[in-house]
Amino acid sequence: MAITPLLTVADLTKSFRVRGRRLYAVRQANLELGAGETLGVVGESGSGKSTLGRCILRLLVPDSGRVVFDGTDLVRLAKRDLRIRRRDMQMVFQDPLSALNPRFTVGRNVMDPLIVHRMGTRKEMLARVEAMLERVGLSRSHAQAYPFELSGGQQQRVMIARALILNPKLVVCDEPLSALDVSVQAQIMTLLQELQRDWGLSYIFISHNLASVGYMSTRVAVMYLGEMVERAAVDDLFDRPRHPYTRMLLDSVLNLPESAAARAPLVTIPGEVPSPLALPSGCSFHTRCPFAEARCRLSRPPLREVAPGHWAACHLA
Ligand SMILES: Nc1ncnc2c1ncn2[C@@H]1O[C@H](COP(=O)(O)OP(=O)(O)OP(=O)(O)O)[C@@H](O)[C@H]1O
Repeated sequence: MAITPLLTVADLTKSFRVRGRRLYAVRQANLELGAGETLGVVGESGSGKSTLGRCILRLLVPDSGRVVFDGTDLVRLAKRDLRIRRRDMQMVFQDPLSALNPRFTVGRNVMDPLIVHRMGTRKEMLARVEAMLERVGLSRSHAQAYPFELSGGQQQRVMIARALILNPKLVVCDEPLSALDVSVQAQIMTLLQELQRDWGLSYIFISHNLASVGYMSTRVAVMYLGEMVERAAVDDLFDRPRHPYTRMLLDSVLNLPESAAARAPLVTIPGEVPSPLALPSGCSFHTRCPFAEARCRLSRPPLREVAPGHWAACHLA
């Protein structure tokens, strides 16, 4: 019997109006996420990862497509009902300091979602906040501190505590490590994994760091110019990449000395990313692809299943 996924994204497209033209940030994205699973989303800067994450949480309204979360299509949900569903879906941002309110103490920042959703008396809320601070590796006394008084790693722990205080089912982690030192990155990854194991959380883990995506994810989706070009189980994708773009991304990291690869392998490959305002014809990767043929310039390859559970959008896959 097929298990119903917690999240299904179908044909999701989001564009912005930029200087009188349409910029397609995400084009017809599809994905599924099961309970307790982590889907890594990787790609170069500007490939549409954050826009996809924000559309999933309906912080942005997509142009078209469906985001079915726990049986409900969020795209069509009225604002009032959306507010209730939001309890189950949270986001951890790249820069905790700008996501937290600097005028509030850590305790008040973590308590904020409880206040918004009227979850008990002040005393009950404070008890929950203190227990959560301890759960994420801080102490109760951190509740009285202000965010700027904490280290980067501690601030990210506060952000995680705030995201988890309402017991969500899904957490979108948008570059949660990129502002942190390598040793602290490892601690935060371990914490996220422990919390996932204990509470059965599902993560969408957005990063341009292939090493951390490989470490955190069950499955991985690779994005290029707003398009999902490959999706597969993590080992399958790393061992047998089918899309030339994924192959080049992996090569670019493998060619770095190990220390540099661990630090922040901002995935980049040779050649310039075309402007999203003037997308190439056919396959959008053909301008940088060493294997491009005539048909790659003419027709856009659909994302198709090239091996069981392994999808790639390439004529040559
Ligand atoms: N509010 C907006 N208005 C106009 N264009 C936008 C807006 N948000 C994103 N974009 C554009 O959409 C595209 C995708 O951006 P997005 O931030 O989703 O990519 P990303 O992969 O998360 O990149 P990064 O890793 O740099 O955050 C980019 O070309 C970006 O400039």
